[in-house]
Amino acid sequence: MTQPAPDTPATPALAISGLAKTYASGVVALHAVDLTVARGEIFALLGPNGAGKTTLINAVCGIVTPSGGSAHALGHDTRTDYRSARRLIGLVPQELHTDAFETVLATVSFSRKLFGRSRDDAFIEKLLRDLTLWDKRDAKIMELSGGMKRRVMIAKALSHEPELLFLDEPTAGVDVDLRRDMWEMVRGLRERGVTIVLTTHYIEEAEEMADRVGVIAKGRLIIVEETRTLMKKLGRKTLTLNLAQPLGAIPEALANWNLALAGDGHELVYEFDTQAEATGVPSLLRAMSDLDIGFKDLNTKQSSLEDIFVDLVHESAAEKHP
Ligand SMILES: Nc1ncnc2c1ncn2[C@@H]1O[C@H](COP(=O)(O)OP(=O)(O)OP(=O)(O)O)[C@@H](O)[C@H]1O
Repeated sequence: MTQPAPDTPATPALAISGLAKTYASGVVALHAVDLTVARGEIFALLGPNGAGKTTLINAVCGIVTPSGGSAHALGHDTRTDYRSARRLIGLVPQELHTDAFETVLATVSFSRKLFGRSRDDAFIEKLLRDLTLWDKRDAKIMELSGGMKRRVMIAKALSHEPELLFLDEPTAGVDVDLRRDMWEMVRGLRERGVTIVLTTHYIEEAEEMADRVGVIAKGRLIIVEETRTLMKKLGRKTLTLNLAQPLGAIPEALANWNLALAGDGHELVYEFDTQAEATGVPSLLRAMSDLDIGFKDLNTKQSSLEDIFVDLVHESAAEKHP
């Protein structure tokens, strides 16, 4: 892929092309992933356990060596121009690993230096205050609670004022306060034009924060959509009616509704969009009553993230092998 010159406004924050990773064990964690994230965007990578989210982030940040393809951070090749790329990147990893014997202030100040930034005590103080770590600045990392350690990881990732921030499952296992602070921080960073790529299992998080969502499954980026569009898909519900008498086929008069028969004709299944102005449920029930189709019971089910994944995986498989 041809890259615009580094650090011009046209340069995407992140440009990934054919990025692949096969671990030594033979596990193919990433199959030639392509992805471009614009500057200032908040992009959520959504996917089930083991989908390849962490591998993708780690391959961009130089923690995992890709087996193929390339990644550019603000125009800098993350392999051939690693140092320039890495100093523009902040990473809050999923696992906490930081020097247990160092103090909070020392470890965060050191991180800034590590990425070539000149000392700025006022900046570090503000950062620690924003993350409610200032009172703990002289505490050793090992003396901190899990939540505080996570705050330290965030402070470290932001210490060198990165332009592209990766948050790997930022809210997994954190308390309500930290979750709220985290989102406030993300909003603040966005206002300053920082690009954010985060991974999550929670669709609500993506919905609230992200401009676009990428769904990753089995190492393939199977869909990249504006969050609004994906939420529309998520807004589907199914109504299942247990019929009094089985039907052999869907009557012609009900052709306007998106219906399917299940359970040997004993169940009529209607899939509808909960976000549409009219769901079509009352009119369907009226039409059934006109046709004398009775039902014994009914239930509704909201499509879950799991269903969406399954649907998307099937759709993408069908596109490839029609
Ligand atoms: N160091 C490793 N060696 C071998 N296989 C690995 C290694 N790290 C990850 N994997 C495998 O690669 C695949 C992708 O893992 P990855 O951690 O990237 O997924 P993930 O989407 O981040 O999952 P989670 O949501 O559980 O964090 C999985 O099958 C995992 O077992």
